[in-house]
Formats: sequence, C-alpha cells, structure tokens
Amino acid sequence: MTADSQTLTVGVLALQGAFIEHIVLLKRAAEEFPTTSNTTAQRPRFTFIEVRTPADLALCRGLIIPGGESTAISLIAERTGLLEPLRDFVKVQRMPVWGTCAGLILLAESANKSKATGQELIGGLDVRVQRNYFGRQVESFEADLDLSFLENGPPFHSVFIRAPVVEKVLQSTSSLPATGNVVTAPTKRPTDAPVEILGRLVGRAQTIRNKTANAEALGAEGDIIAVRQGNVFGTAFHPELTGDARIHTWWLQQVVQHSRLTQGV
Ligand SMILES: NC(=O)CC[C@H](N)C(=O)O
Repeated sequence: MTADSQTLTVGVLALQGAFIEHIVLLKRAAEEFPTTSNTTAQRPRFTFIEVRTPADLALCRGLIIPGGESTAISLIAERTGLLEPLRDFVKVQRMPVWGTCAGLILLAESANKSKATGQELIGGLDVRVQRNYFGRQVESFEADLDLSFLENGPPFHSVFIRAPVVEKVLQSTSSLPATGNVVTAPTKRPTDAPVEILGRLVGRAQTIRNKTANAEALGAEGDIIAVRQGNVFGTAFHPELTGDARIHTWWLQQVVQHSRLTQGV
C-alpha cells in the first residue's frame, strides 16, 4: 500500500477491541463531511486502514486507539514492535490521535488502579486516569452528554463499559492522592498546550458503588470524561457503539486541519 498525497490516510489501531466499529463510523463521517466551512472548501478524500504494524502506522495522518482492554493492547503493541512507533507518532510527530476508553488509558501519562503487574502507556495527555472507575462490565450504562465542541444537535448518547475517568489533570496544582497502583508513561513530551476539559458526566459519582474519596471530590462538578491536549484527544466512552458519527466528523475535521497546516494537503 502506498500513501496517495491527495488522500488522507487515517488509521485505527487494530490489535484488540472495537476497531471495526470505528472504521464503520469513520466511513459514515467521511460521507457526512461538511463542505461549506472555511477549512473544508473541498471535500477531502479519506482512506481508512487497520493499523497492525509500524509500516501501517507510517502511512497515517491520524489514528484512533479503540476501546477494548488496555493491558492487552499494550502487550500486543510491545510484542509487535509498535509501542515505540506509537509513542513517536503521538509525542514526536504530534499527529492527531483519539483514544476511546482503553485508548484514553493508553494515551494518559499516568494510570491509577492498574494491574499489579503493571502495563505500558503511550502517554501524550498530561492526566491521570483511573481504570474501571465506573464499575465492572455488568455496571455498564448509557448516558446523554452535552459536549460543547459539537456545535448543534441533541445531546450525544454514549455508552460506558468498564470506563475510566480522568481523575487528575497533572498540570493542575491539586494534590489528589492516588489510591491504587499507578503506572506512568516513560517519556514525557515537552508541551505548552493546556489540557482542555471537553466533557463531564454530571451526577454519576453519587450512584457509583464503592466510590472512593477521589471520586467524590471530582464527581461534584461532574466526572471528566473527555479531554484534549494539543493533538491528543481522549473520551472515556464508546461513541463508535452508538451509530452517531458527529464526534468522528468533528475529529476528522481536526485531522484535515492538521494535515493542511503541516503538509499542505
Ligand atoms: N471498554 C473499555 O475500553 C474498557 C477499558 C478497560 N477497563 C481497560 O482498562 O482497558
């Protein structure tokens, strides 16, 4: 496969988890891609690929890391020689990357309540996430979210499955202690970009069983479930399981903008 300079190749990490669902919604988002805004005078052409090797990744101008099991994804990435290329893609090349659920965990610089045996993180977002914050598989739930970056339309109906929360923005001065096993990504990237909180889930903390003191502290304003820092975007939920392509469309616009700025494509 070669990269066609007129076509934007966007990848979905396909080592484990819900990657097929993301590709389906990316295709729909490409069909619905707005052609009227200033940044998108011409409808761009996209190719969507499943990424399993460093060679696949090298073709991509943007990448989604899907939900699934972050420990399994990081193990497979390590064994297939993808972990360092992924870190390079996110932190050195600074390509647009979006992590959903397990993908958000992998993109965090720090993860609390990790397995005792540890796990590798890619990093890129200066946040500490707490794994499985919203409970076990049987405690999965759906919620309507008001996401301010989606300019119009109804609330975004989303699915939370063993989802993490962003329990701490590492740039902030708050000293929220971790209550579990914490792992960190190995190399921090120097960046001035602030962590932007793009979505909160209000009122959920009160209903979570076994909630921690940390959960209460954050839950009052609403648990942080969507963040962005420069090129890196993360959501705790699974937008690819709902059939609503609005976030995919929004993210593809960021990819197009980034590509036009850096490559003139
Ligand atoms: N739905 C999901 O992606 C769950 C993520 C899972 N709890 C993990 O730690 O990887």
